[in-house]
This record gives sequence, C-alpha cells and structure tokens, in this order.
Amino acid sequence: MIKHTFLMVRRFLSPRLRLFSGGHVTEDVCEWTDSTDLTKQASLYVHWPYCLRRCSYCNFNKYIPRENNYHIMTECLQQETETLLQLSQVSSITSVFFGGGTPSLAHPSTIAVILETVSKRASLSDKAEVTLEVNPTPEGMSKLEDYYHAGVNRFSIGVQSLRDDDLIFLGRDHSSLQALQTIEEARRLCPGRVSVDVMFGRPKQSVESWKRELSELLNMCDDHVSLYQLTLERGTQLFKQVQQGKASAPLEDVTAEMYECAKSQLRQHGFLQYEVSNFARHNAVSHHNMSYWKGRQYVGVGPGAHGRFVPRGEGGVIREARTQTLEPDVWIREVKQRGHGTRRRIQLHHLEQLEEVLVMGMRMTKGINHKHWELFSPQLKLHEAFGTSINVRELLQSGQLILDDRSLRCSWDGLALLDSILPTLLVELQTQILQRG
Ligand SMILES: C[S@+](CC[C@H](N)C(=O)[O-])C[C@H]1O[C@@H](n2cnc3c(N)ncnc32)[C@H](O)[C@@H]1O
Ligand SMILES: C[S@@+](CC[C@H](N)C(=O)[O-])C[C@H]1O[C@@H](n2cnc3c(N)ncnc32)[C@H](O)[C@@H]1O
Ligand code: SF4
Repeated sequence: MIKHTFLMVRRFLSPRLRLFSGGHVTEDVCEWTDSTDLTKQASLYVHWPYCLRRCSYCNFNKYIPRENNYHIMTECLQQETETLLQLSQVSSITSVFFGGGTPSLAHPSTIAVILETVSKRASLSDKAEVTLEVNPTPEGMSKLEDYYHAGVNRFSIGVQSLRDDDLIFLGRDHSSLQALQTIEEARRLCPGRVSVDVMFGRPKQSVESWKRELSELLNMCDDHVSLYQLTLERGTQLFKQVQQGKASAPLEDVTAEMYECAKSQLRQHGFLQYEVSNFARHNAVSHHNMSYWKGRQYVGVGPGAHGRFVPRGEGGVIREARTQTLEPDVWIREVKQRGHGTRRRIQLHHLEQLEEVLVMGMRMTKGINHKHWELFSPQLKLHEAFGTSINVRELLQSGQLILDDRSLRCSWDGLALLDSILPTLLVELQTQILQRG
C-alpha cells in the first residue's frame, strides 16, 4: 500500500460526498516530452511554518511564532534550498510553490532570496509558475505587489468562506470583505493567475446560503478554484467541538447537494474540473500541483516539507521520498549543522513508485495516459497491468473506470468513488509486478 503519500494526498483524496464531477480539460499544458530525463527537472515546494493563530479545523504543520526569527528562517530556507538542489542535481526547476502555514507572513525579500538561490543553482524560466499562498488579511494584501516584484506570478488565496460568522467560527484572521479586496488586488497584479481556496460542509451551513456564497465568490474570483469539503481532523479544536456536541457537520446528503450545486455553478461560470478538488477556466490549471499528480520529481524545503527526487549528487539512482523535520527550531538547528533538515528518507522502488503514479494520476479527470504510464513502467503496459483482472473488469463494466486507447481514468461517477476504486487497482498492480518478478 501507499506509505509515503503526503498529507495533502490523504486529506484531499477522499471524495466522500460524491464530490467531484464536471467538464473536461482538453489541452494538457503540463506535458513533458518523452525524451526529457525526468531526474533533471523538478518542482520546488517551500514551507513557511508560521501562522498568527490556529484555525479551528487545520492540522497542517504550522506553529505560532514565539519570537521574530524570520531572518534566521530566511537564511535556513536559502541554505536548505541550496543543499537539496545540489543533492538532486536538477538542471531545471519547473515551478515553485510557497505554502504553509502562512507564507504571506514572510517578508517579500525572503521570497526574492529563495528565488535567486534557485536561479543560481538551476534554470528557472521567467515563465515558470511561482505561486504564493496568501491569507487575505490587510497585511497580506499590502505585500502582494512586493511579492510580485520578488518574482511571484500566481497567488493562491485562502478565502475559505465569504460568511463573516463562519470565518470567526473557523478562527480565520480576516473578514469576507478583506478576502474580496485581496482577490481584486491579486487579479490586478496577476490577471488569470489567481486561485481561491473555499471550503464547504461547514457547521450550520445550509445549501441555500452556500449557493449564494459561491455565487458571490464566482462573480469576483479569477480563473482557478480549489473546492474542499471541510474535513474533521483529529487534534483540532473543531474535532473536539464536534465530539463534545458543541458543533456538528452537515449530514452527508446535504454536503452532497452542496457539491452538486457547486459543480453546476462552476460549470455555468466556465470552470472545468481537472482534478478531484480543482477547477480551472481558460486552462489556468496549477502547473505545480499537476507536477505532483503526474508523478514528477519535487524538492521540498522547509519544516515538514515533502520531496520526491533521486539524490544524484551523492550517486543515488533511486527516487526517494524525503520529509524534512517538522518542528521549526529543531529544523533550524539541523540546517545550521549540516545544511539541511531531512528527517526521513525512504527509497521508492519500482512498485512503490508505480503505486504513487497510480494514486496521484487517478486524481486527474484525464487519468493516466499510456505515455505517462510508460515513462515509469516501460515493461508493464496499462492494459497488461489492469486489463485482465476480474475485479478491475467489474469496475470497467460498471462504468466507474475507463481503460481505452487514451488512458486509464475514472468516469465522472467513478471519480467520486476514487477511494474505493484505488484499493482494487493497487492490489492488481502489486499482483502483476510480483508475478513478473
Ligand atoms: C493542499 S493546499 C492547496 C492549496 C491551493 N488549492 C493551491 O493549490 O494553490 C496546499 C498545502 O498543501 C501542503 N503542501 C503542498 N505541497 C507540499 C509539500 N511538497 N510538502 C509538504 N506540504 C505540502 C501545504 O500545507 C500547502 O499549504
Ligand atoms: C494548509 S492551508 C495553507 C494556506 C493558508 N494558510 C490559508 O489558510 O489560507 C491550505 C488549504 O488547505 C485547506 N484546508 C486546511 N485544512 C482543511 C480541512 N480540515 N478541511 C478541508 N480543507 C482544509 C484550506 O482550504 C487551505 O486554504
Ligand atoms: S488554515 Fe492556514 S492560516 Fe489557518 S492554521 Fe492552517 S495553515 Fe494556518
């Protein structure tokens, strides 16, 4: 089974509410050529681990800063970027994503310094997507222009909700008006390259109010929407509130209806679903996230960041799943001592890599095409791996799964059941690989 997929995968894999169907994205803007040596390029993820407060639902790796150590954080992020780029020996970085935590708490000069470091160690095209996640507070908004000048060309704005009561309940540090103003300013700077995150299935939320809320958002937003169903995460305040009966999540059929409405509203506004949680208009898909779903290499820098790359700089030939130390102070110490804070390295052998390619690739509405699969599995073709099994045939016959000349993919109905389809595919893959020794 998949042991190494990172938090984001786990969190957003579950389409519990028959969440995800929609139109087709026709053109693949993120296609790599067959001749590309995949170990020579990677995307870069940079984690800023601090937030001003803890949102009640969030269990991402984030800390409330005790003191202002942003200067030292910048130095260490720069140092670790250098070390890991050297270790990976990639010649080209195809996209950069500053996530968190709240990376819009970082000084724009930190972003500039990291991007300069990347450019010194590898080629970073002017056209490469450079995303920064922004909490839509007045402080975040006031820095957008400086981030833009530092090299950011895409903003991902954590709107979450346009209902002020809900924002307070969720522990957010901004109002709905501030969110709309931040979207406007981000669109002025990066037209066509602004994404919003919005969550539904919130306590006390009704379908009617969700419809109105999404409609307001769709009238103001740009060309990319990430739509998440609020997940109850163990260890969060919201989890406790629900356990103690102080809050309750909407029933499953209510959230399913919320999704149905969202889907049709998004479609009316010209958005096409291209992944389990993501919708784009004018083909404004997230290149960085596409590189995860396509099983490309990525380097993860900063506390708790995940990476997948071959450490060619030390003679490695096998891709590794790498995780950086979670706790910022410990991570800082490690980076100062040895240039990086890698806590865990796991070699991904052939089967494990294929498992990841499968799990990630099936999230895309386009699924896994034959070329994509053959890059990782030249010997065992898609038809050979999945076309002969009785269990897989049942999924094909039921219409949940499609395997044809184009690709292996979920149907719209099937995508909603991805969690239950994947185990069958994984078992079949394991069987086929083991049989072939
Ligand atoms: C799942 S949300 C997606 C946000 C938004 N929808 C977008 O794509 O612009 C992104 C979050 O996932 C986490 N994340 C993404 N890539 C990561 C990586 N390589 N290592 C660790 N965490 C990562 C970070 O917490 C980041 O804030
Ligand atoms: C880790 S946050 C980082 C971005 C930024 N700090 C923010 O909150 O806007 C990335 C995204 O993950 C989503 N997210 C976090 N916790 C979630 C949960 N429990 N259920 C669903 N989505 C969640 C939110 O939509 C959020 O925008
Ligand atoms: S949702 Fe964003 S701002 Fe809120 S605690 Fe999580 S990372 Fe921080």
